[in-house]
Amino acid sequence: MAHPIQVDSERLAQCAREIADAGRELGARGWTPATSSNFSMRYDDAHAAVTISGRDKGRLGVDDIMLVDFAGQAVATTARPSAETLLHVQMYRRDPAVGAVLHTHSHNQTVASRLYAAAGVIRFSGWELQKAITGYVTHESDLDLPVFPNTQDMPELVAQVDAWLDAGKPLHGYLIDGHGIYTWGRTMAEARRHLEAFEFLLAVTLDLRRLGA
Ligand SMILES: CSCCC(=O)C(=O)COP(=O)(O)O
Ligand SMILES: [Zn+2]
Repeated sequence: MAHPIQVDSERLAQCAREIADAGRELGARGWTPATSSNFSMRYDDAHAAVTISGRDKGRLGVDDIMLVDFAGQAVATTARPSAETLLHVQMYRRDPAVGAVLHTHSHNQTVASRLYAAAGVIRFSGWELQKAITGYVTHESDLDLPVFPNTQDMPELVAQVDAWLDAGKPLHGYLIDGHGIYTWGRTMAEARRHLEAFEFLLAVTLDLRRLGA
């Protein structure tokens, strides 16, 4: 059983405000259709603030965000966390530097996930915007975005992500076939930048495919 914690309501509210701000912006771009998407922030070294399942992610208030432990269990509330909470807490558990995780369902993300599902990965090469991903200092690099099969079995999805990371392959985000994207950062601002960069790279890749290039 998880240890009870004394919830710092100001800290939780601060996370919730950042999450709601991000949701408003991403929703306005049409990346969170029909209550899809979920967002989180690290609360401390064992807990995360995450969106409550089923809420409109473009119209979040602070009461739409709750606390979970790194096993994905609700803390100090009976609310139900995002159905995909395990994919968030996985990143916090694996990398203490991760401070925010974003998941969206944009049109481009979803189309690209289907188009590249069989290949299992999209390789971005030679795009200046690759430099928006932390650690990429030149466009003369390869940036891989894996595409994992979709499943409602979250531990199975977690295992797919673990297998990629355990193979020592760099990972800054991933697509899920027919579903959407996950990406993260040390801060919410960095996670948002990564998300925007991946969205842009997917858009230009799809445009080139449409043009037959
Ligand atoms: C209607 S979207 C289906 C679930 C999903 O993929 C998603 O991103 C939202 O799920 P949540 O439980 O976080 O609301
Ligand atoms: Zn989703």
